[in-house]
Amino acid sequence: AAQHLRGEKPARPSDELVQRSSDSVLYKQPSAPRQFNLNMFEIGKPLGKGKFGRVYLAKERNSGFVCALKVLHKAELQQGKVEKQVRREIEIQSNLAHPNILRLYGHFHDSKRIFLILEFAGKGELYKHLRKEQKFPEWKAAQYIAQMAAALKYLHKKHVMHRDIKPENILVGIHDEIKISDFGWSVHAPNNRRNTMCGTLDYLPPEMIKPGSSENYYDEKVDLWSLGVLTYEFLVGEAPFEDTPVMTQRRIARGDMTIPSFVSPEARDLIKKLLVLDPSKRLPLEDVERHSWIVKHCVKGERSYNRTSSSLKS
Ligand SMILES: CCc1cccc(CC)c1NC(=O)n1cc2c(c1)/C(=N\C(=O)c1ccc(N3CCN(C)CC3)cc1)N=N2
Repeated sequence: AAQHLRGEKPARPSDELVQRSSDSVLYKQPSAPRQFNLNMFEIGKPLGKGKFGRVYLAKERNSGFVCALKVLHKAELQQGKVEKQVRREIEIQSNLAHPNILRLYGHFHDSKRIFLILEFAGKGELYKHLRKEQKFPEWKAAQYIAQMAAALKYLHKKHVMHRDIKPENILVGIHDEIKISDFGWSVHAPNNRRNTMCGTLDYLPPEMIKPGSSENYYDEKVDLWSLGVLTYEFLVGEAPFEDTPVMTQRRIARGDMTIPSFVSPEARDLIKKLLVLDPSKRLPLEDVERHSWIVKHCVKGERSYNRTSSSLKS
């Protein structure tokens, strides 16, 4: 499937892609060109596809560096009227470096396509893990939320806000760390994602859906609301205001949600402190990170580190 990209013989199956170097290779070597082109990469298996693009496993030939190559077709971006947004996202993403934000190492284009050189997230889409497991155990949800809070703190410090942090835009690395992989323009094919309407609505805070409030007003406190929605969805398996689009809007505007009794009191406390209608009253990220539910599951002690399901049962 990938060789049509290069119009050449398929890579030999024995060509297993090995990570011989850290991402510093792409930057540190003085001779490393800042200019990339398709011939520099050996294309591996397709990893996924979205409305505006496909992503392939790829290896940078001379360093052996493994990455993910995302291919966007200019014509489709034009049709979708998202080129400017893509340029802005590339500009923002290229300047971010955080373990819980998917790296964009570089980009290049040919006459028809734009190529993004992205960090490879070895465990794929968080959305699929959540659907498969239905919901996450509290210790796993707390670790993921702690990582999201750290990523959001980093983004807010750089005055980047409102990353579209629904599960569809989060990938999982090989050490089970999560990575905001937020290219807002790319909407996945409807069959393997919530359809656009619901997905978008579920995570929007009241200040963005209330009629009359200027839609494009939002400050970084919208992320605190979305973090609350994400916490709820990790623990319950569905979003707190999930309903028909009209009802979802109404329930968000009223903060009308119920937290099932199986959710622990600490987790319930955090959710209620994030899903607050008044943005100024939402729990700041510093307080999220030291919230009792997070500390209980993410304390650096070896107990929570080498936690396995067997020890959980004991
Ligand atoms: C073009 C695709 C797209 C459209 C829209 C939004 C997004 C971001 C989520 C994306 N993906 C994107 O940009 N992506 C950037 C990426 C990326 C996607 C990725 N990995 C994977 O997609 C992936 C999928 C499955 C996988 N396996 C599944 C089966 N398991 C047994 C073994 C592991 C392992 C990795 N690494 N960097």
